Amino acid sequence: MKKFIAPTQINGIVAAPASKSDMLRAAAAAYLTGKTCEIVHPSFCDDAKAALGIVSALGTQLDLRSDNILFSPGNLKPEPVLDCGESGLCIRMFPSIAALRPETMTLTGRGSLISRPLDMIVQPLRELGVVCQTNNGFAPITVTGPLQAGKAVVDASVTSQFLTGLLMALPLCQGTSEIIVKNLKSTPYIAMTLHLLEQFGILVEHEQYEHFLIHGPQPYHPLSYSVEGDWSGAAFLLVAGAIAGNVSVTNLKLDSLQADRAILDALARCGADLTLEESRVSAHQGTLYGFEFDAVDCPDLFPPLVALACACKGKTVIYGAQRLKVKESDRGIALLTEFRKIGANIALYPDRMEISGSELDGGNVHAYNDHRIAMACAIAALRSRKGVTIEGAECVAKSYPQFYEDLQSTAVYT
Ligand SMILES: O=C(O)C1=C[C@@H](OP(=O)(O)O)[C@@H](O)[C@H](O)C1
Ligand SMILES: C=C(OP(=O)(O)O)C(=O)O
Repeated sequence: MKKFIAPTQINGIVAAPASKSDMLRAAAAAYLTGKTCEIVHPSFCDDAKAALGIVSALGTQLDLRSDNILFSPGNLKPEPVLDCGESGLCIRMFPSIAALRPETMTLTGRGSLISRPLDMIVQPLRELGVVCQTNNGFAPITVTGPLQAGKAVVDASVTSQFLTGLLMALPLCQGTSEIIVKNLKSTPYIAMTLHLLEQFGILVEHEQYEHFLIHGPQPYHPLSYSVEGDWSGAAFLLVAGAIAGNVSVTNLKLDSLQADRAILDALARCGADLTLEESRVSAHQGTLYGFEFDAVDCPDLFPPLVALACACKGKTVIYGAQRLKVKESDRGIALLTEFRKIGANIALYPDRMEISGSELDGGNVHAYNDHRIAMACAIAALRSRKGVTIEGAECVAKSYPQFYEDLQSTAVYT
């Protein structure tokens, strides 16, 4: 699908969509309770649908309604294949969870997921008693449990997502596990996992996110879990407000542990005019200045920050470009190529991106089947001379199916 975003001023109020990261963790946790559980304000983005498909294939009965989902344990045997769609979190979080069962299961995926690395999963799972095989470090990945408590070393330099899965599965094993984590990146995502576990009644001890002690068995307590609003999706809307008008985003937890809440810091650094009220953040257009920002631990902020930097006077440096290679696209290259097409002055280095603010001309871009590239190009279009046509625009459904409608609802036509 091609989508044209016209240059326009915006003014409006948008409710942040449900957080994909929180939703996927909640779906896994609801399954792990083994009891009847509810998720309120769920996400039905593509990655959430993949997670729901997996817990259903693992034997959970789901009662899907528009504003809640009821999970109840089924007595069926799990299906042998778990389809992760294009979700990195699903294919790295669910192997440990699937391996709690003794049956052999294969986790597969599609599109870019096929070329995203899974090699960090194999050795630790083997150390914990699981028979585990990948296709030369890539999908599909096959596991035969049961996972057993023990000691393992996890390399988290490429992704935190496998550690999330391990921390969710090991509390259900008999005995104490010790996990040594090397070179963790995206640390706030692990803080988020630990916070969710606490809400389900599970305590994990750790020292500086390097040494984790997990006592088991600790049962998950069933509850009615409300999914937080998504700071990652909200980041695009707030940048849109800061560069092209006024936007208020509601349904945001101001003390959220989500990594992308750091958009507030980035917006403050460039001098954006922000108002924070209870569960609502407003961004108003004003003069913006180039800034420096370290996105190593919040890599999903790169795309909205590139759009922001284009509207800032002077030079912006965003660190952490090494974290962009194995996302839904090679995001460093995708941002460089597509933003250059619409007139941005942008350079990519191994560890950073540098952008010199300038008026964008607009034109045609490709989304690389990457939701965050599509959303970044859409908000950059608001301040461009001719507007931007995004090819493959439908990929926003991976995390934020209502994105274009929400953005459109704020447009002010003069
Ligand atoms: O745990 C999560 O929900 C996520 C962790 C991050 O991945 P990495 O840990 O691979 O950086 C992030 O980029 C991804 O969008 C979601
Ligand atoms: C990288 C992302 O997700 P995942 O790794 O879960 O596919 C993302 O949502 O930007």
